[in-house]
Amino acid sequence: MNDASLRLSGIRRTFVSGEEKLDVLRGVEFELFPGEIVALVGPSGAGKSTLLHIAGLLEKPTSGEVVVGGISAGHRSDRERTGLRLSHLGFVYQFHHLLPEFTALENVMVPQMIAGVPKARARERAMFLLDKVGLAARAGHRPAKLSGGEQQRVAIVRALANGPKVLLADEPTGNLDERTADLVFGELLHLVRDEGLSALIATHNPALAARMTRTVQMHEGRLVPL
Ligand SMILES: Nc1ncnc2c1ncn2[C@@H]1O[C@H](COP(=O)(O)OP(=O)(O)OP(=O)(O)O)[C@@H](O)[C@H]1O
Repeated sequence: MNDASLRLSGIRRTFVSGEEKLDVLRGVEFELFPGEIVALVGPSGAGKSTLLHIAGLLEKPTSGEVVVGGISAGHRSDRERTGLRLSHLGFVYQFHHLLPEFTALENVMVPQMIAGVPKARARERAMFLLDKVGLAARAGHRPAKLSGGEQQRVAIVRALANGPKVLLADEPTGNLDERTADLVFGELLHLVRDEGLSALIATHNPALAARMTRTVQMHEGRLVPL
């Protein structure tokens, strides 16, 4: 039996533009087990974001299989993939992508309401999570009134709002100064452990990679242990 939270097998991704063919991913094999927090490293342009988008069911691979929580995402309709993403996966980007016209609280409620969670329960869960990152008192503020670190904290708890099994993050603190990045990253790790998730996190920062369970590196289109 394979109880991986996320399994990628034989993942290939080729981008074609005109005569040009770019083989970015050339047969990625990867398993993420419950409780693991794995750093994804590699030079710029190596394919980390491409891989995270494929693992997050935001893009389809040219070939290969993505299995999330034991459910294979191949041959599923867009609707089914969206359902699987909403229930199993959380995504954090380098830039917060919060909805500017909504408050912090509403930003954390939105994905829950899309998933059909009743409003009162969505509000309660959002407040619980905002409180965990010290933002309960700022719940009514719009993103523009929050600092960069606070905005990113809201983006992180928004990704956790639906209780995903796996968190995928692409340079989640890459846009913050070193000290704030360090603090926010510590809170992210704490939340991931507290919520019992596993995570795959792309980073260029070796100090952050060292705080995770293990590191994998993109090398010539494949993942190798580091
Ligand atoms: N939609 C696309 N069409 C064509 N080429 C693409 C597309 N998306 C990504 N690429 C190319 O694929 C390669 C990998 O890009 P990707 O963003 O995955 O790298 P990365 O490792 O995340 O880089 P960085 O660390 O700079 O964020 C790059 O050469 C990029 O130009």
